[in-house]
Amino acid sequence: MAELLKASMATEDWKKLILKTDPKEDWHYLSEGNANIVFTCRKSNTPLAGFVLRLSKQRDFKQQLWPHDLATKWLGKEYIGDIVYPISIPKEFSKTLVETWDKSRPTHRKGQDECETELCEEACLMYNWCQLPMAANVPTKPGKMFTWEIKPKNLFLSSSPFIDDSHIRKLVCEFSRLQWHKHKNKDESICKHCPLNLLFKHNQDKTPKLFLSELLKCVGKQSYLKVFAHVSADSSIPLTTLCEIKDFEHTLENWNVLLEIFSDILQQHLNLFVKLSLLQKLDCYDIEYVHACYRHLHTLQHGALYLSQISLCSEYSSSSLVQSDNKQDDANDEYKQSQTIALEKAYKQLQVLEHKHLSSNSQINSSLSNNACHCSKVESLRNKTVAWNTNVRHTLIQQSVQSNQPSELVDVINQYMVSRVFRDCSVIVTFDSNSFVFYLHSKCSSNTSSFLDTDPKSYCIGVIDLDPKPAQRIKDKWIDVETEILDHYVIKVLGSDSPSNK
Ligand SMILES: O=P(O)(O)O[C@@H]1[C@@H](OP(=O)(O)O)[C@H](OP(=O)(O)O)[C@H](O)[C@H](OP(=O)(O)O)[C@H]1OP(=O)(O)O
Ligand SMILES: Nc1ncnc2c1ncn2[C@@H]1O[C@H](COP(=O)(O)OP(=O)(O)OP(=O)(O)O)[C@@H](O)[C@H]1O
Repeated sequence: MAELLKASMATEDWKKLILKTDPKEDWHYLSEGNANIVFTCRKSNTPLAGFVLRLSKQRDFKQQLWPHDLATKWLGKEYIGDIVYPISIPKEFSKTLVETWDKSRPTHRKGQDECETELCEEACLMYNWCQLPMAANVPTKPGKMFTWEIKPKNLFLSSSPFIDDSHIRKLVCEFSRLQWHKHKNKDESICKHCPLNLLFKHNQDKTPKLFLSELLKCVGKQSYLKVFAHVSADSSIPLTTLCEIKDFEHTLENWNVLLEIFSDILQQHLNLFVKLSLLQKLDCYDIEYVHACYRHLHTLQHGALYLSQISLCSEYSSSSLVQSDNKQDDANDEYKQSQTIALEKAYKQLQVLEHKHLSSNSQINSSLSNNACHCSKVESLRNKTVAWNTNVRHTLIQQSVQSNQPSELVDVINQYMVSRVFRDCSVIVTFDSNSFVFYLHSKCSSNTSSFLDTDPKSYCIGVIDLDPKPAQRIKDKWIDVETEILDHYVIKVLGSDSPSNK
């Protein structure tokens, strides 16, 4: 019944359904990041149970759905799920919701601002990956269900033609470099494992399990891995709520078995990670070149117009370039059209990348192994004087930027912006550990890996957090971070002089 209702419901009906609930009683705080707070509905027998309510902390935020659409087209709907947007939620409702759960919120996620509880009025409902597909609206058994979440950041090495092959950016993945940069003063939480290893299938040393056990050391300190247990909130009610576990090695019985299950599920879906890595590889030219394109567009006579075609850009969205209402509508149409074009172009580029990938090697894994990251062999790079000629690189970049048409520069920036979305997304898995007991017992004696294929009801896997980033971050954050990383990494980790002086 709930499923039927769902299919035919308009955004306004969803809103009515939300407003019929009691913000103090009917919702449960699930989790949050920098930009969004997420709640699940505690009521069963409502279509809301199939979704999470995601409230944006940016007050004037307008969700752009094209990264979501691109992901659906490229990865498949089964990994992305439905979204209902925009749903306008009265400020009072979301304020009560957030205040009710104030104690559950981590301090570092709360804003400094007194008015932080005033969230953006446009909220969205997203497919709830904390439930099994067949179990929507059916209470789950506490103690046996778990939701694990992993951020597969930076699954690629730079391939920019402007960077020498011996450059650190082509040898050591950005994940490792970023770790050293962000956690340089608190070494205990550095994760010394490379996410690229998630892409290897056959090499026993590089299974997801190894990657996960490294990530586990950072649980609670970093947000690359989250684990939630489905617990019973009240023994008289057959409903479960989710409880994030920070120290699960000590809290959970059989955590080793759970790790095994999660790692086996990831192993079954390595192709999802390969596809995500290609989305991330849309960063074909690296931040230095993208920053140069962005700066160059600013200097052009009609620069603002070109910049407004960056479909993830808020600084220059078309609406800010026109005055009258009619023109505003035209501009919005143009903006939407530029998003569609950007999506098509990104999709075509993905097909080219995939073809390159597959044609160079029939085996995706062997092609990746040629491209392996050197982060675990930092010792061998230490004290090697690598003559990266920064001046030559900058000259080449400037020449290329000036010889390209503005529309080509817009395409480069657009694709970079998409790659940033997928470099920051998360893969979320919910499983019923009961269903895996037989599988784990018999794993050693026979080849039962097909169990995961034949019984998909025992787990689900999806991709979340596909919000676009504002293009201003190119100049306000990413270029500076990269420069700092290079200097820090080279001096502190490799122990040689900063190559940026060479
Ligand atoms: O800068 P990074 O690579 O550390 O990524 C930020 C993430 O840090 P992480 O390293 O994953 O812990 C950061 O994640 P956390 O808040 O640390 O969980 C955000 O995802 C941030 O994006 P936004 O500001 O929410 O749009 C992310 O910022 P963007 O770089 O994607 O803009
Ligand atoms: N569709 C979903 N189903 C289940 N849980 C979800 C869903 N979307 C988000 N969550 C939970 O809420 C948390 C915060 O959501 P999300 O990552 O989208 O926030 P964010 O502010 O955009 O994060 P970041 O700081 O990484 O940008 C997630 O880490 C996840 O635990």
